Amino acid sequence: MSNTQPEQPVLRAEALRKHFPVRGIGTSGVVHAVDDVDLDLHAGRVVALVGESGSGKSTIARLLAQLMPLTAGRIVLDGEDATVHNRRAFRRYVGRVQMIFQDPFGSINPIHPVRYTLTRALRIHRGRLRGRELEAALDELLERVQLTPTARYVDKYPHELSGGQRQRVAIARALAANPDVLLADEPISMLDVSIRLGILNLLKDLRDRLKIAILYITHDIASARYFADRTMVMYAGRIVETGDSESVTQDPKHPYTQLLVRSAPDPDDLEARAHGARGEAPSLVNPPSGCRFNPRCPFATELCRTEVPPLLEVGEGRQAACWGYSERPDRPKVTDVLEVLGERPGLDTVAGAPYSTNGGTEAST
Ligand SMILES: Nc1ncnc2c1ncn2[C@@H]1O[C@H](COP(=O)(O)OP(=O)(O)OP(=O)(O)O)[C@@H](O)[C@H]1O
Repeated sequence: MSNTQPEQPVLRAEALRKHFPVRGIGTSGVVHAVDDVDLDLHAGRVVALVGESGSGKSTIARLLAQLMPLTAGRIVLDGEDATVHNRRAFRRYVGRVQMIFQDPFGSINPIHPVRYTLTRALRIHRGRLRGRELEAALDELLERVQLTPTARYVDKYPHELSGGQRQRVAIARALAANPDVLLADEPISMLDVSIRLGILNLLKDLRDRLKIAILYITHDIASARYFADRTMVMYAGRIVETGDSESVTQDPKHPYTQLLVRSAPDPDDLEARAHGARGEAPSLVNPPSGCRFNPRCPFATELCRTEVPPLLEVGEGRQAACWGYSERPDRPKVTDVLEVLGERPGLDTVAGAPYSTNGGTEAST
């Protein structure tokens, strides 16, 4: 672990951009998957990145993991440019920044027992451990992810484990690096609802005890409220709102966040719920000009259709990229989407289970 000052982020992304070239028959263009995203991750804090399918969340995780090159922007680790340009730098980087994937079935090699998977990770990151030293390290990793008694799990094959247990092994493998940052891309969305809370509570424990900085990617804003200190809402490749999770989910400012909260728990169901079927998620090959949400926004004006709104202060530590919060005389009059679209289920209606903030039973695996 590094001695990062609390006010200095461990990992910082500056003006991240990723455009994917696409070629079809007779067409070519670029997918504007991520545009101008700034993001800070602090030791012992969780940031949730929330948005519907295709908004660019996974692309951000893969950029931060440096699994693919940036189109533009910079990645800064402990205040220093950490954009990797060669294999050695990448190896150093993955010793600090580890990723957990959505699918614990796909991310762990099915032909090897847990012992092999974890030993390999330990050897990559901590050198050639052997004998007692290796057994102690394996024990410690399994204990950290609460797979105890460890002897029951260490020689199991992935097919002998439940989805939740497999995700715990994937987390243990990430911990073998002693990382400062975990990038968790939808780590619970493929798991049975009954075991999701257990995995989130495990990640909370790692945040608190190991002071790991966590990026938690999800399309489920209720789980962001339960788990994350801060929440960033993404729409069509851009960040549209940021702030502490409680305020963002209880008093959303951006019309998109308002819709997301009202349509929780499944934002991908947003169109069906947003009465009037105000269009679909925009093409990212030809994104709408101005605010990318404008074709679906009940408040949009000419200003929204022509100029990209910057992230504006909308409260303490809170920002929203919506012209409605600007001083512009031609700004739209933003109220609450509920007033325009009618009553929808609010977050409170759905947040009680399984992400109750005051307790909730933890399933062990
Ligand atoms: N390798 C690629 N080549 C071309 N386009 C891509 C590539 N990877 C992602 N995209 C596009 O970039 C956009 C953002 O995708 P991304 O997977 O980051 O979204 P997401 O919010 O993580 O969605 P989901 O929740 O479904 O994973 C999508 O339009 C997607 O089709």
